[in-house]
Parts: sequence; structure tokens; C-alpha cells
Amino acid sequence: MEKQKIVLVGNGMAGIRAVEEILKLSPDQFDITVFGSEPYPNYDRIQLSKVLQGDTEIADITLNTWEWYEENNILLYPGETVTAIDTEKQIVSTDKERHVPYDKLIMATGSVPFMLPLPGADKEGVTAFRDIKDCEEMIKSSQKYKKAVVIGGGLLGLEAARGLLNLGMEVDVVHLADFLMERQLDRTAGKMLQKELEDQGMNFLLEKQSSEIIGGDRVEGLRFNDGEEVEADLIVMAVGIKPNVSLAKESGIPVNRGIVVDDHLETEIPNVFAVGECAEHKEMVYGLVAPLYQQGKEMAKRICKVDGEGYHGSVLSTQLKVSGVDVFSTGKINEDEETKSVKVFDDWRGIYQKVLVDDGKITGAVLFGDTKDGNRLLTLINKGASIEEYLDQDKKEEAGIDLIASMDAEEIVCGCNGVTKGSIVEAIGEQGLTTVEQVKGCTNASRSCGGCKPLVSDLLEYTLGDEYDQNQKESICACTSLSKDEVIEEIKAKGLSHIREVMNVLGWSTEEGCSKCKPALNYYLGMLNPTEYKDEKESRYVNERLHANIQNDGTYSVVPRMYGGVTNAEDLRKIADVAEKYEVKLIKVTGGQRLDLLGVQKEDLPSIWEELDMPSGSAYAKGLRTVKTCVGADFCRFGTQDSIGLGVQMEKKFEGLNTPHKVKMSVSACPRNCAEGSVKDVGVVGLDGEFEIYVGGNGGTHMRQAELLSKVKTEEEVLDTTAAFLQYYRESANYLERTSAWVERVGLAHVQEVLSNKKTFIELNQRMNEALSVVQAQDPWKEAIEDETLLRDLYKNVKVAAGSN
Ligand SMILES: Cc1cc2nc3c(=O)[nH]c(=O)nc-3n(C[C@H](O)[C@H](O)[C@H](O)COP(=O)(O)OP(=O)(O)OC[C@H]3O[C@@H](n4cnc5c(N)ncnc54)[C@H](O)[C@@H]3O)c2cc1C
Ligand SMILES: NC(=O)c1ccc[n+]([C@@H]2O[C@H](COP(=O)([O-])OP(=O)(O)OC[C@H]3O[C@@H](n4cnc5c(N)ncnc54)[C@H](O)[C@@H]3O)[C@@H](O)[C@H]2O)c1
Ligand code: SF4
Ligand code: FES
Repeated sequence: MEKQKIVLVGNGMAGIRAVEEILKLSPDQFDITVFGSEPYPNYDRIQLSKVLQGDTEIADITLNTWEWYEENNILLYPGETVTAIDTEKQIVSTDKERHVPYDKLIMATGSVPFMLPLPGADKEGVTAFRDIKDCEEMIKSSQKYKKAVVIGGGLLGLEAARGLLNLGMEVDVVHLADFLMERQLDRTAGKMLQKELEDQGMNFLLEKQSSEIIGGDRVEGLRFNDGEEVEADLIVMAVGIKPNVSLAKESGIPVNRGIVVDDHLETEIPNVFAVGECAEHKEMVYGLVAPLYQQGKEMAKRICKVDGEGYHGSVLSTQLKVSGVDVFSTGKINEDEETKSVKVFDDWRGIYQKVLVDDGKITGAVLFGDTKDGNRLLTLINKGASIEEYLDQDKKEEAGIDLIASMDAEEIVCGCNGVTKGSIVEAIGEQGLTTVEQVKGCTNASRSCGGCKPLVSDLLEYTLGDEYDQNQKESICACTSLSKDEVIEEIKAKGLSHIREVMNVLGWSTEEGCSKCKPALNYYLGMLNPTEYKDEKESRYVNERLHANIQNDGTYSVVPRMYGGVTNAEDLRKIADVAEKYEVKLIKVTGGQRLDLLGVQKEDLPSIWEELDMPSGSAYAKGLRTVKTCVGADFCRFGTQDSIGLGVQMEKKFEGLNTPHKVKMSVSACPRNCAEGSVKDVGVVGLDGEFEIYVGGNGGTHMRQAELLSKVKTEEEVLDTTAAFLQYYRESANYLERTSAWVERVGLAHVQEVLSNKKTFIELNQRMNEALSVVQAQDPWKEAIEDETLLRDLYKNVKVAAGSN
């Protein structure tokens, strides 16, 4: 029998998912042709936010590879736009003069971003944020320009703004309403979100109506209708989207806001279907993937003549993809006369939870700060559950039954793809799945926004118990399929002692390794065998090899160590002399309370180090950078402890230590926390008669507030606890994983449990002392000055410092 011809217009997320559903039901029944205006295979549009924020790359967001189309006999025309449809003859025509007949036509043309029709909107530097091209344009602009304005404080605008901040731009967000995300949040949550994002560095201009984009060929600013102006080198419009229906309209397919479809996603025109953001079902148009994927499933059933209950609309849920901020909303968000609500507001911890109840049934929720109940609430709304059922679940958790164990089988784990706990557990059991990637491949869970990955991982652990190894399939680089833990086990078991040996014995696919595995292996080998292993300097990154940070103009920076951020007249004099003699371009006080000499020529580095005669500040190292301290009890009237003294002790103890990534610490002498312990890898806060030790904080790209690890009484306990924490981090984190990511991954409770075991605690301290005994005998700057070969090889044309021979 001749195959039926399906033509899909739109190679995006909804259209291709619908094709996948069709292939699942009837793999051989259709010849499928796909047209896509964009020149790529189907990619995860959602992840563009993560690309802009620097968490992933465009190369990694492909959902269906070119090979997938080939393997499934799908004829894809990328970069080709359908321009006309003859619905009587059932033929589509394209901008490349191609004419293709169909038996079934699927319209999946998505949306177009709404662009405010402002005077000047056509200037260079004004963009939407919808596709790869827009994303690339923003990244390019950030390399040249400083000042960005995002119009629209909705999901897209805020994710764009976070990305632009990460790219080093200053960002103003202009918003029409008086609080953010007013379509998804209530005022309380919107205001809390604003505060959180302001703390991250975003600036908000609320209740502002834009009136004109100003500038020459390129944008220079934005004017508002109250006459005020802001500067801008880049303007991103994120003010909503509208269904892309022009082709349907011109082809006589009934269109309202979107292409009008019934419960089976069929239009009134025979054999023409519509799915995704371009479709309008019961007067609703959706802009999130969960409903679009549900639509695709039902449409596939109809096309494949499989009975189905049809599509009956979706309850929406959204989550903002900005790290350090947990916001979730679903269903109804605002109270009305009929609605009651259950609210929790914890101003201290920044948590707000509101669950809306109509006639005893849950109808919506807004969560801020703690969103772990989000999917559960969505499930309960979908099944029309009563508020008692939700509150009962809470009691289970209070009784110590953890989230995963207390979830019902029908509870949704992956909101985007509508995958339940039951179906994941079943797939794990029946198909022997052991990794998040495998669960993704089998069930689609975590395949879209990726927000459910930690939950999927927990579910694997819950189902497989000890057999589950969270890291197992994450190979350390493309040269090997072995994970970090497997490599470490092999190094230990086989007694491997240098990088080449590891590569040979463990069957590396490349002879030389790569820039990812070489420094990682060097670190793991040194960590496992600190006294015997000889550091292979050539495998380190350039800054570490040169003991200085290279700057954007090819010069270097020199940061001498100043324990605890304390200096004296003699050191300052030496720094001033060196700065003058070597014409240092800039002396800058760093965020870690050090003096940074910037603009140093490479060949001057050894002489400067020699003349400074101070230890290296390790500002380039994957190791302890600085311990920042507040002035403390000696001078500050609020001080309860000697923060400077303790900070100096900590810096002296851990200086030179190699760690998976840089480590920053601080000590404050009271909860005012002037040394900013909440954004440090280890932040100590002195109280009256005790200390709090916070860990896993990060004030950089991936903002994370440090969590309280423990409270101790003495300085000695602070030093020992820090040592145990750092040693456990050294031993179990992946190379290049900051404590913030590591604590997030393994969980603070796990770290606390490990450290609470007295024997383990002592052993960690012993291994730390062993590692420190080696590094403290070395000072990288002195070592470099004293080693002729190093001097010649690394700092060619070295000038001999005055007084040296
Ligand atoms: C930055 C960003 C972040 C997002 N984050 C989330 C999120 O966290 N969670 C979530 O659920 N959703 C998110 N979304 C929304 C989600 O990406 C969309 O809902 C989804 O991509 C819509 O799928 P679609 O297939 O309907 O449309 P699209 O993905 O837009 O695909 C339509 C495709 O059709 C092509 N096309 C249009 N007309 C023609 C024609 N005539 N001929 C050929 N090709 C044509 C278009 O070029 C496009 O490639 C995000 C969107 C963006 C932009
Ligand atoms: N995490 C997520 O789920 C996520 C992330 C990004 C995008 N998306 C989806 O992408 C689509 C587009 O997102 P969006 O944020 O642009 O749409 P949106 O409609 O959710 O938000 C647009 C915002 O812009 C504001 N606005 C409108 N006109 C304005 C003006 N003239 N000046 C200032 N502000 C103005 C509105 O008040 C609104 O809050 C949506 O469907 C959204 O759901 C989802
Ligand atoms: S943290 Fe407390 S003790 Fe230290 S400087 Fe600030 S206010 Fe003073
Ligand atoms: S919740 Fe988005 S991929 Fe699972």
C-alpha cells in the first residue's frame, strides 16, 4: 500500500514532537516531509536562555540530530519557508519554488515575538529573543557594548536579563506593570522576585511606557512617555508573543488569534491540522511546551487512527530559569470572592507559598523561595484534589518521609513532558535504566527545560538504591567513556601514577588527551597521592603555569598574598616601588581585599616577584584564593570574635592547597557579615561564644547563597571543620566544580552526614594535613625564580632583576 504523505510546516519543538508521537504509533505508515525556516535541525528553544546565561552551548541544544531525520526517512528542508498552501489541491509551495503534495498537513509555525512599534525600532541593536540568531546577536553585542535594556519583565525578559548580566553587561529591565511577572505571580511574589534579582545586579524601571528608541544607525537609548530616558547599546524586546498565523490566514485556514482547532487538533479544512503555539483550542493559545506536547500526542492518535480521548486544555505551570531564584506558579494565581488561600510567608528565609482553594479544591499556587511542592500541586490540581490531600502530604514530610518516597505514582516529575513518577519507576524497572540520560531517552523526562533533572536523579537513587551512581555516565571528557569516579577507582586499584600512564592503561581514545582531561587527571593524581605525585605543570591551564592571570591586552596581573586582607607599611612600600619601577598600569583593590598590580609584561613577572619578596596570592589558582575578614572585635563595636586573627590563621593553613576549583573564604565577627560569608565557599560568622560555618556560596555567575554547615565553639573547631569540608570537597567533587555546584549536587545534608561521623572527620583532617605538608613547603613564585629552566621556558627574554645574578 502506498504510504500517506505528511507535510509538516515548522521544524520546531511542537511539530517535531508530534512527528515523534506519530512514528511511535505508526512507524511505517507515512512519508514525512518537514519544512523549517530556520537552518538547523529541531533544537530546544527553551535552552536558549541557558545558552545566553553561559550554562550550555548552541551545539548542545539540538533535540533531533540530522541523522535522526535520515534514520526515520524524514525529508527535511531546513532554511526553507512554506509561502503558500493550496488546500483544495493539497499542495504546499515554498520560497525555493518547491511544490509538495500532502495527504495530511500539520501547521506548526509557532509564534513570532511581539515587537513594540516604537519610532526607531528598526535601529541596529534592537532585537527580540526567540531563536539562535537573536541569541548570537546578543552575545556578539555584549562583547562590544556595555549597556543593555530589556523591555518586558516577564519570563523571557528576566531570563534574557540574567543572561546579559552574565555576559558582563549592565542591565535595566523596563516593565509596564508595578511588579514583575504579573501574568504568573501575585504582587507579593513579584516584589520578592524583584528584590532577589536586584541583589543579583539587575536594575528595574517599573510602570514605564516606552515611547521612542533613540540613536543614530545604532540604538543609543530608550525614551519613555514621561519624558525620561535611559542609555542603551542593546535593546531586547520581550513583551510577549503572537501566534504565527499569516500563512494559514492567506491560505484560507480559519484563524482567530491562532489557527482554530478542535479536540483532535484538526482545523475546519479537511486534512489540515495545527499544533503548538500557532494553534488555538477553545479560545486558548499556549506558550509553554507542556500543553503543546499534550496536543501533539492527541493529534498523532487522530492521524494514526488510534482512539484517544482528545485534547481538553491544560493547566499551566511555569518556573523561571534564573539560577539562585526559585519561582513557580500554576493555575489560578489571584484570589477572588470565591477563593480562599493557604499561605506561608517566611520573610527571614525568603519563602512565600500560596495555595488557592475554590470549593475545597486546589485551583492554583504561587511559590517563591521553596518550589519543591510545585509539581505535586500541579498534579493535585489536574486530578481535582482537595486541599486536605495537600496538607496531609505535608504531614508525611514533617514525619520524615522524604519527598520522593511520599510522591504518589501519578504525580508529575517532569512538568514539560507530563511524565509521572510511576512511569519513570516502571521504565527504570522494566528497561534496566541507570542514568538520567537513559531515563530522558526512554520517557522524555528532563528533555526540555531540564528543571526536573535533580528529581529524576533522586528517583533513580530511590529506585536503585546503592546501585545508583549519580556520576556514572558523565565521562570526564570525550577521550574516554569513564566517569571521574571510575577513573579515580582505576587509579587507586592499579596504582597509576602519572597522566600518560592513566591514558594508556585506561584506553584513552587520544594519545595526548585534551584540555579537559589533562588538568583534571593532574588534579586527581595529586589529590590521591599528595606526597609522591610530581605535579605535571605542562598539563595545567596557562594562568596556573605562569602563576599570573593573563589580561585582555596580553599583559599579566600580580597579586601578592596579604593574609586576611591585612597589610603593613613595609609591604605597601615594596608594592609602590615595584609598581613605579615596572610602570604598572593600575593598582586595584580587589573584592577579596588584595592589591592587584595590573598591566605587567610577562618578562617582568619574575623580577617583580623577586623584588616584592612576598608570597604569591594565588589569584590564578584552582586553590585557596583569599580569606576576606571584617575588622572584628578589636575595632568594631559589634564584633564578638577576632575575625582578622582567625582569617589569617585560615589563610596560612590552607594557602597553596590544590582544590577542584578556586576557593574563597571569609570571616566576619558578627551576623552583619561584612566579609560577605553568604557568597563564599566557606564563610565563617562569629557570634557570642560560637561560630557559624556557611558553605557552598557563590557571588559570581551562578549566584548561590551559602548554607549553614555547622555551629562550633572554638577557633580550632572552625579550622578542623573547614579542613574536613575542604578535604571532602577535594575528594568527591568533579574537577572544575565549585563548592556551590558540588553542595547543590550532593546536598548539604549529605555533607553534614559525612562530617558528623567522628572517624571520617578525623581521617579527612589527616589527609588534609598530608596534602598541606607538601604544598606549604613550596611557594610558586620563589620556585619559578629559582628554576633556570622554568625561567627560560616560561618567561622568555627574562630581564634579570636588580640585585639578582
Ligand atoms: C528563550 C526562550 C525560553 C523559553 N523557555 C521556556 C521554558 O522554560 N518552558 C517552556 O515550557 N517554554 C519555554 N519557552 C517557550 C517554548 O520554547 C515554545 O513554547 C516552543 O518552542 C513552541 O514550539 P512551536 O513548535 O509551537 O514553535 P517554535 O518552536 O517557534 O517552532 C516553529 C518553527 O516553525 C518555523 N516556521 C514558521 N513558519 C514557517 C513556514 N512558513 N515555513 C517553514 N517554517 C516555518 C519557525 O521558523 C520555527 O522554527 C521558551 C521560549 C524562548 C524563546
Ligand atoms: N521559563 C519559562 O517558562 C519561559 C521562559 C521564557 C519564555 N517563555 C515563554 O515565551 C513566551 C514569551 O515570553 P514573554 O516573557 O515575552 O511573554 P509574557 O507575555 O509572559 O510577558 C511579557 C511581559 O512584558 C510586559 N510588557 C508588555 N508590554 C510591555 C511594554 N510596552 N513595556 C514593558 N513591559 C511590557 C508584560 O507586562 C508582561 O509581563 C511566553 O509564552 C513565555 O511563556 C517561558
Ligand atoms: S561583621 Fe560585625 S563585627 Fe565585623 S565589621 Fe561588620 S559589623 Fe563589625
Ligand atoms: S520539567 Fe522541564 S524538562 Fe522536565
